[in-house]
Amino acid sequence: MRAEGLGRRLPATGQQRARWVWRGVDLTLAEGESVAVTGPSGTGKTLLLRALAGLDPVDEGTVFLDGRPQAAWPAPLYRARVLYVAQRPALFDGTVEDNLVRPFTLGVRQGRKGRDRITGCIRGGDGSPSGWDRQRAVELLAALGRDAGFLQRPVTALSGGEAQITALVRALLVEPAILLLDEPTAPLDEATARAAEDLIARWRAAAPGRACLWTSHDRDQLRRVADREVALVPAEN
Ligand SMILES: Nc1ncnc2c1ncn2[C@@H]1O[C@H](COP(=O)(O)OP(=O)(O)OP(=O)(O)O)[C@@H](O)[C@H]1O
Repeated sequence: MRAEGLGRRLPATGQQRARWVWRGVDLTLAEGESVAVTGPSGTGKTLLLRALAGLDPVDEGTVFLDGRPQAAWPAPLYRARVLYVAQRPALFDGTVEDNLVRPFTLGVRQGRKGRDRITGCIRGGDGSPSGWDRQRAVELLAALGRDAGFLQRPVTALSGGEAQITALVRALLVEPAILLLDEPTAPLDEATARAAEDLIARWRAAAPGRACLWTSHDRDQLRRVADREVALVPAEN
């Protein structure tokens, strides 16, 4: 993934004039890399990761994936390949399992032999959404200290850490090419955070080319998980 000359401008509000958050951001995430994006609170790390994920607009510049501009990708396909894990997970009402199955009902999955394709909402022989692997979900949850019964928990009754576990497992099940991790372990206790780091490392090692961007205010964590660091510099206004 490559970003060239990215800029994000926030409109004027009652109290504040319109302003650039960042400008002229050039970033390359090579295949297989893990890169830390650093900067003090409010520098715009979240806005940058969301822009790279195609969830937020940019006002200048272009993001390329496999040499192709983001705008030229079908959005669902792009989002299955480049997946953003938010600081505050967005879950919808239902059980943990409902949330984990959801991406597999949206009609996008990765094709074999490196060729992506969009499918309809295919159902497997047992009537389940194609690509949904419940056993794999149970394994990932177990690695984060949760048993299979966790799948039936309503998300409204989850703690912040449990919601983040759900969001992380959901992201890993999709097996994206790129993970954009926005303080992904902030709500987790130390042991679970380390387990999450291990899972992400295993996801990266499981296929060539998988890469990730991390933000975190935990310098020790960034030293453990990132190959290099990119410091985000606020724009002059
Ligand atoms: N939707 C929005 N509308 C207006 N301003 C926003 C919006 N989202 C973020 N901002 C502002 O943009 C700036 C950058 O926010 P962002 O959340 O990207 O920072 P960050 O570097 O991720 O911070 P932190 O390290 O605290 O998570 C902040 O000043 C924030 O108030």
